[in-house]
Amino acid sequence: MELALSQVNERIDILPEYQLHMVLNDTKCDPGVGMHILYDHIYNEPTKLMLLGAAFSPVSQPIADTSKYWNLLQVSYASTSPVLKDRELYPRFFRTISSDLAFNPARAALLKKYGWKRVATLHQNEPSRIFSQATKQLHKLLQDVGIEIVVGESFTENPANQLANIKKKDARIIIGSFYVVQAKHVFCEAYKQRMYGKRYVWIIIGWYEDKWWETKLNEDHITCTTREMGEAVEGYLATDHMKLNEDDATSKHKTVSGWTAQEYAIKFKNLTGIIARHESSFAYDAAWAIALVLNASAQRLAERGKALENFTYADEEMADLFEEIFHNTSFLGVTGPVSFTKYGERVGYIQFEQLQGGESKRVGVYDVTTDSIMMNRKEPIKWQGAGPPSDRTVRETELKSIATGLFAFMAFVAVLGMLLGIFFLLINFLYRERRIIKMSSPRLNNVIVAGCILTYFSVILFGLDGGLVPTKRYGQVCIARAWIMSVGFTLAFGAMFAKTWRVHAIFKSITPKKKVIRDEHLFLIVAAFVLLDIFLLSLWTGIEPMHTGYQQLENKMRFEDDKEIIPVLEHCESERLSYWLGAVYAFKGLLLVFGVFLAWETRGVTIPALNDSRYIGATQNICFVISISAVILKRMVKITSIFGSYSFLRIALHDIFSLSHHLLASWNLYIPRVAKSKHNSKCSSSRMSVYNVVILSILGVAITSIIRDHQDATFAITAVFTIFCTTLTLCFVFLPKVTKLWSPDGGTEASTTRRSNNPESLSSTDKNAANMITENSQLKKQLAQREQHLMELKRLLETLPPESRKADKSNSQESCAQQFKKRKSLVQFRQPEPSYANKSFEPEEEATSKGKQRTEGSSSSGVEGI
Ligand SMILES: NCCCC(=O)O
Repeated sequence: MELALSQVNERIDILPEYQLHMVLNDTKCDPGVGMHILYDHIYNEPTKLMLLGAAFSPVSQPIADTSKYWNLLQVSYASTSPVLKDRELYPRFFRTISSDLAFNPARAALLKKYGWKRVATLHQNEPSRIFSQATKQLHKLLQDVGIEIVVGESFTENPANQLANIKKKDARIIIGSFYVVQAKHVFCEAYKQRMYGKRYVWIIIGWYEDKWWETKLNEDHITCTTREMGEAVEGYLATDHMKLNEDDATSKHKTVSGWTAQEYAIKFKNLTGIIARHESSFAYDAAWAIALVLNASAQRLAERGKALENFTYADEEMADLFEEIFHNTSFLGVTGPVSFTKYGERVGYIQFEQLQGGESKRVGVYDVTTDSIMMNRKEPIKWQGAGPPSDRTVRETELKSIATGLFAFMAFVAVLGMLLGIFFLLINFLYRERRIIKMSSPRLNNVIVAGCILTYFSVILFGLDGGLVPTKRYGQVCIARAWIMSVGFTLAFGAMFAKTWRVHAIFKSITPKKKVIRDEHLFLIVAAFVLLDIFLLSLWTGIEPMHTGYQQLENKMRFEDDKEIIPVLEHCESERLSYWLGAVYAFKGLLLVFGVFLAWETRGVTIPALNDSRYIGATQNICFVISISAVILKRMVKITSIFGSYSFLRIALHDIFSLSHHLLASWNLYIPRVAKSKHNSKCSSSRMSVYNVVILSILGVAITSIIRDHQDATFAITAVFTIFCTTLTLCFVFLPKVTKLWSPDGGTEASTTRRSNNPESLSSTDKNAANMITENSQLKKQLAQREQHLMELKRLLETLPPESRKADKSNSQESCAQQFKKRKSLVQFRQPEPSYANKSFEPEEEATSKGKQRTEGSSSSGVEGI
């Protein structure tokens, strides 16, 4: 201002007869101080013609509101509050700086340029309403051009909650309007809430002083360090009034002072030592504006016979003249062309600045006449990411598929399993004439193998997910899985069930009148099960076929290149899936429950030709079920807290390991029994398989339903359980036979005795077993009669006098011994009964020990006492 006035006073064409003087005062940005200074001037000589200032809108507003009553014109060089354009309140207020409203079209143009459609606004609540007014108008403008205001927040002191809400609403472009102290609070909070960097764009006001973010931090109670503040503010964009017309074409032109803008900048730098990129340029232009208005007024007043020095605070006419001339004044200032609207507003340029490496760079200029932005090619905007960030979080889904290595390994093991099945089929075929095979219903065993091969194949289907098959084909894979797994299970388990049922039918629930259950009957049972399966699956596939479903794993979301990556799992989906699964599970479940029931019921069957394990296997399995159930329950509780964590995989693997350990323990206990038995079983092996299928099916379904989110773990557990269970079934049924076949007797003993007249060896065995039951029952009756007789004899003995009792004692004991001998010989006589197919059932000692076990363990056994 001093520079401008010194130039004016030197010029002979401007106010030639006057010297312009300025009385400087500091309002200290305090409205009270400002008002005090105003009254000081009014009530003290000399009479002032005009007011120049203030800078701070909260000071300018009350002064402008009061000075109008003393007919004083006021020209501010820095007050940008939109409120000051209210001509009712501030009729004699002018400014050489645009109001903050001028930023709004520029901001809208910037948003349009980068395609940002969602923004948030954050402004400081301030009594002078400087920011609320501008923000209100901005909202309206943005809505008119189709830009969504996601959230509009305001704050007074601490902006933490407002920033949290903006972050929660996923707004990434934030337009901020606040004074510099609050700006420090905002960016400190942005640092704490990580709302800066390449994912965010802050568009704030550019009229803060240089390095504002690192000065007076303690004084302003900022709890961030200079480094943190520097990190948070880096890259912000700002709108500002163009403070020096350096790049415009007119910048080469001489301004009203006779200097170009660049010459002014040099003079200013020489005079003050600082770069003229702040509001001093507007003050320079404001001083020139006042001089020009007074110069024009002096001429107009001369026409009316008046002079400037005639002005009094009561001279409304002269004040009106000043105002009129102000509206008509236009000149080229160092800030660009200067003119005033009917609201006393400066029509000026708006520039975009960006903080690059701690330096504010002018990156573009908004041209209000064309509503366009001219970017600065020399100093373009530098984005912290690959380009302008998105106005919202870009969500991308990532299809999670089973690890190729895991699938390849499981598929390899499944193929090995299928080969094992084929091997057992070959054994069944090649050794079909051997008794050990013939006695074991080989055709039903073939059905078991067929079921097992299908089940192995289903493991491969379970591994075919989005990584290996196109999404549109995934539904077909789902249907194939259901069919193959279901039918395979029914074939294998149905055949085992049927065989167990036959044992039960023979030994548990029939009268001594024996009936013959042939393999054909068992085939019918299996066929009925399979037909029921086909019926259910056909209904499902026909009415509501399975298709691809997707499960978004929100808890595993991660950020990558400014994008939110959400893992997605493909899964099989169907309308009313739970009902269909319920129907299938109910059917299989009933089959499993009955299978277990029959296996348990017949655990005491001790016909060597029919049995080889029972107790130990059954007991082990029950213990196993209980212990594993406990493990699962325990894990279920843990899983809820560790869900989503990779440690789960470790725990799942640990469970698989302990499960395998238990199963191997069971297996180790079965095998010696199987190997010890002289005669392979065709039923007990089925029972063991029944138990294991039940256990592993329940465990498999339970565990995999808990860990559905972990595609690798789910597949691994499904595959391991299926392969393990299927392999166990095959091994239980076939390994003992293979062992026997390749033993020295080759499983051929006594085979020839039954071969010619009864190819259905099981039926003849049934007959033998039935005969044994009848005979055993008769023997027990005889024993009971004799026991009763013995008791009667004892009672008689006790009624005799002591002498005769002593004499008779040896006779009595002899009689008991004789009776026992007779009874024993009767048993020994019965054992080598020629009607038995197998003449070498069990050594006497073993039979006796087994009889003891039976008495303790199962009194209901139909063959107890044999
Ligand atoms: N140019 C900074 C002052 C802003 C205002 O209070 O109007």
